[in-house]
Amino acid sequence: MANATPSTALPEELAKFEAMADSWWDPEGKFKPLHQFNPERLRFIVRQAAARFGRDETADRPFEGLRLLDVGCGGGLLCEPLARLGFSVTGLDAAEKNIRIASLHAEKMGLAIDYRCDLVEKLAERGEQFDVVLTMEVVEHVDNVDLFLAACSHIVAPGGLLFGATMNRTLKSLAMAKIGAEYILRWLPRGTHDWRKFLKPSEFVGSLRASGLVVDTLKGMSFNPIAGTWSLTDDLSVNYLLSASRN
Ligand SMILES: C[S@@+](CC[C@H](N)C(=O)[O-])C[C@H]1O[C@@H](n2cnc3c(N)ncnc32)[C@H](O)[C@@H]1O
Ligand SMILES: [Mg+2]
Repeated sequence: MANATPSTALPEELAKFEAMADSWWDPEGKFKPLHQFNPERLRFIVRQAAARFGRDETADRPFEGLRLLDVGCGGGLLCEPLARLGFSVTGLDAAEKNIRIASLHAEKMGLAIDYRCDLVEKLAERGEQFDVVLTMEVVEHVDNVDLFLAACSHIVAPGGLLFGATMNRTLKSLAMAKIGAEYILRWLPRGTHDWRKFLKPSEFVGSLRASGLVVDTLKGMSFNPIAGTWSLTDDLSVNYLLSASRN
């Protein structure tokens, strides 16, 4: 049989992102929510990584010498600030156009980021390893999510960290992240998300554990409509993020 190995790429999902790719770096555009929660999720990543690797997060480039892979990097909203903090960054996305936009933007910013259009399961097959692996707001867009998370986990080097983020599958997330964000607030184009593909924290954690990772931190992220900012909370019912480690 051709195609005996399942892939994590869903062609219709990739087409959606390619159609929006020109707006990756527009803070008021179709990716506005990602721009809005970028500072808070970056602080989370920096804090956990500094603690794990014994780095001083107030230093200029605290993460010099560490390799980071951003799986499903899109336009590179996380790759760029993390490269500035000293990580040697590889950005991976299954959509060709995202990689083109991300590469052009990094070049304009004078940042050396290794962008690749590839699949994480291929990197895992080749035995590549990274000190830090991110997969933020991606799992709800992939096929074969267990295979995807297993591949993400296997490329975490011993002693390394994985960060993940997605949306929970609850009635509240159906009301807020799907109907609210797409139909009422119009934060996202209609059809951006399929609520059935949202992942419960127990499912996310279970998948990582099955691949030998230990989940260290699990936090919710909530929007404050008055301040217009996102912050970490203990409420996991809509958006959440986690960090896990390989010991
Ligand atoms: C919502 S965006 C998140 C972008 C980025 N991680 C961020 O949070 O700013 C989801 C990204 O995942 C990518 N993607 C979807 N399926 C993928 C797969 N199987 N492997 C790698 N990337 C994938 C899409 O092309 C898109 O760029
Ligand atoms: Mg999403």
